[in-house]
Amino acid sequence: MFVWAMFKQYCPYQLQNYFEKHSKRVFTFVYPFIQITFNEFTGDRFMRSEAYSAIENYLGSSSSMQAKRLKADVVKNGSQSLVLSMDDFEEVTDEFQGVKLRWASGKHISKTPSFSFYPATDERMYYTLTFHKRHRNLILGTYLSHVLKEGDAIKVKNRQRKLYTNSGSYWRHVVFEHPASFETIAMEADKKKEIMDDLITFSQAEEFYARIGRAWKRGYLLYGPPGTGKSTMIAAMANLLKYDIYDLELTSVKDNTELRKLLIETSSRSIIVIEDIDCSLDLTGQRKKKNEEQGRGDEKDPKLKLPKEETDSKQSQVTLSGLLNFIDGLWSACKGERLVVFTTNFLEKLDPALIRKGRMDKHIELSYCSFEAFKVLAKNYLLIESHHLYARIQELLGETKMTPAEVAEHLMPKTLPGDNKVCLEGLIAGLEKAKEDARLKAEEEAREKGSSPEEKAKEKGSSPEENAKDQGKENGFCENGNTEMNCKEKE
Ligand SMILES: Nc1ncnc2c1ncn2[C@@H]1O[C@H](COP(=O)(O)OP(=O)(O)OP(=O)(O)O)[C@@H](O)[C@H]1O
Ligand SMILES: [Mg+2]
Repeated sequence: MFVWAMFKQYCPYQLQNYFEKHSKRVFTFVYPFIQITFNEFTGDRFMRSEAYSAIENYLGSSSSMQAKRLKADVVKNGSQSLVLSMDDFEEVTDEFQGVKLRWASGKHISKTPSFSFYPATDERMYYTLTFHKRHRNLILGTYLSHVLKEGDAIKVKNRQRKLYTNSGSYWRHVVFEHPASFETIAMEADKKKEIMDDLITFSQAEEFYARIGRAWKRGYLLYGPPGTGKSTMIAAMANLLKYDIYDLELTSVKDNTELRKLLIETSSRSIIVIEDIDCSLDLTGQRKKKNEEQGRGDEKDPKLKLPKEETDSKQSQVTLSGLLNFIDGLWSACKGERLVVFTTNFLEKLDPALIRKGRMDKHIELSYCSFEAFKVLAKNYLLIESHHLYARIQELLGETKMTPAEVAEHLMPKTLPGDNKVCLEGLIAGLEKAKEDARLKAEEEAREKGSSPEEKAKEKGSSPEENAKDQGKENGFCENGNTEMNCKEKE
């Protein structure tokens, strides 16, 4: 030490530098290990390094087994769970393909604290990875990408998912804890399976999309009458894939610039939802108000929507072409996967440019309740698979239209514990009333056209009931309550 101090005092500056540089080289030459540092923050002080968080997640389980000092945090993901990571200046070992490695945690503490929005965070954490230099290729190649991938997967599993809504050009979020799942959605089993397979295939197709040079995104258009489960299906999609939801309220977006900002801020592994697209945009980009147009109140989930005044008070200039441009081009530059889901009650009102294949990759019709869908609801609500009243319900569902939301309402127990028979009889009464209403409506329409169903029946030599069925077909519904399109597909 004394010699080095004397040397520093009397030796010229250039010579000191020369010695320092060469002594480091000699040390590196003799020292057989390689060390890599992963800082918590890189460059921008406010952006946490993705690599650092992936490593933190990856080391979670080995930390809890090996480290003597741990840090604990609680993550809410459906239920609360405890996440452990190693404390500062702890060390754990890892093994990969027979090679031993050492991970250590540390922190730099700034001695001259500068101005910060986060006064208590003048510490910068880091991890260092140490391994023998003969394993350089294995570690830098395979091992590190394995760590990042595993870490990301653990993050997805543990993370608290969010439901974002936009207030003008800003997203705000609440924790997303919707209980919907594909299991509880009332729908034909093969159709349900097809949708689930499509979603899972998409979520695993990163390499495929990279190979064909397309952005990793997929568009879904959900259409059908109110109360057929479009919003419920979006929640089930998010739960299946463990994605966040961005519920984009176009009516509160000022112009295309704001829209661009909002879309660019969405994170990967997310579903961007634009509900009632027919009411949000028309061809010229001018706004139509759904309530004015249809003369009905807002039936949407109030949690997902902005207050009415807030949306009404703003004039938006978002255009269809702007929306399409962003959906097509914008995310090509962004990492990660995104689903875009549009919903509408009126497919025929949409601009063909919006729904052409390639833009909306999959069109899903959610329709009136079929007998198969009813059985799913009965299983969910009443915990039964069969009942002697099922035969009558099947018959009525074939003759009249009722949405799954209405059927579910009848199956809701009126007292606790509920009485299944009472619920099913209530549903039968509801279906009979719906059938009668439809018959009266058909009669009235026929009268307006000039001849009554009885007269028509006489002309045809058939009964008024058969005529009512014909009326159903004219309205686009087959005998089993499915839409014409579905029936044709089945044929
Ligand atoms: N297919 C379905 N399976 C299970 N439940 C359903 C289904 N359709 C509707 N429901 C029930 O009805 C309620 C309303 O459904 P939902 O909000 O998903 O309908 P929607 O199609 O989005 O209607 P809208 O067009 O008015 O937005 C839900 O809370 C759900 O409980
Ligand atoms: Mg909805």
